[in-house]
Amino acid sequence: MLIFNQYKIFFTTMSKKQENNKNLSPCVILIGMMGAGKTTIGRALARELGVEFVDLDHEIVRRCGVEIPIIFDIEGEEGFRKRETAVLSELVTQPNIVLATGGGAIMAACNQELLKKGKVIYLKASLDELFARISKDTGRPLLQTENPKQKLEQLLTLRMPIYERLANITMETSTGNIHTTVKQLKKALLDEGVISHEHC
Ligand SMILES: Nc1ncnc2c1ncn2[C@@H]1O[C@H](COP(=O)(O)OP(=O)(O)OP(=O)(O)O)[C@@H](O)[C@H]1O
Ligand SMILES: O=C(O)C1=C[C@@H](O)[C@@H](O)[C@H](O)C1
Ligand SMILES: [Mg+2]
Repeated sequence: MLIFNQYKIFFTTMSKKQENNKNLSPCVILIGMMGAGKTTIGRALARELGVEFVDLDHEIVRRCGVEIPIIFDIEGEEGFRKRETAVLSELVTQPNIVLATGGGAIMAACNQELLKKGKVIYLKASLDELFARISKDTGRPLLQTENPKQKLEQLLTLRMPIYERLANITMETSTGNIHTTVKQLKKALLDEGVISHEHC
C-alpha cells in the first residue's frame, strides 16, 4: 500500500511537470566533450523539466540503423558529420526538448549557426575526468588510436574555445554528481529566464 502511494505521488508529480512544461522554447541544447555527461545529464534534466529528451547521436543511429563506429567505417568522419548536420538542423527548431549533441557537433560553422537557435549549455570537465569516464568504452571511433588520452587532449584544446564561445551557460561537471548538476542547471535556466518557477 505504501509502495502504491509512493508510485501515485511520483506519477502525479511527473504529470504535473509535463503539464507545466509544454512551453520550453527555445530548446535546451547540451554541448561538451565526449564523456562530459551530455547524454546522462540531458536525460535527467529533461525528466526533471517534464520535456522530451533527444540525443543527436542516438537519432543518427536510429535513422541509419547502425552504430556510430560502423558509420565511421563506411562513410568516414565526413559522412558522419553530414548526417550530424542534417539531423541537427531538424532538431534545433523543436520546442519542448532537451537536446544532447555529440562532442564534435560544434565544429562545423553551419552547426554553430544552428546551435544559436537554442539555449546552449556547455558541460565542462577536466581531461583526467573525461578520460576516466570514457576510457573503457569502445563506441567512440575518434579515440580508437594508440594514445587515446593524447587524442582526447588534442580535441579538448581545439574545441574548448568554441564550446565557451557558443555557451549561454557553462557548468563544471568534474566534481559533483548527476543530481547536483541537474539542480544547478535548473537554477541557471531559471536565472536565464528559460524556465519559470512553475517548472521547479
Ligand atoms: N557528472 C558526472 N559524474 C560522474 N560520471 C558521469 C557524469 N556525467 C556522466 N558521467 C558518466 O560518464 C560516462 C559518459 O557520459 P555520457 O555518455 O553522458 O557523455 P557524453 O557527453 O554524452 O559523451 P558523447 O559525446 O561521447 O556522447 C557515463 O558512464 C556516465 O555515467
Ligand atoms: O567528439 C566527437 O567528435 C564525437 C563524439 C560522439 O558523441 C559521437 O558524435 C562521435 O563519436 C564523435
Ligand atoms: Mg552522448
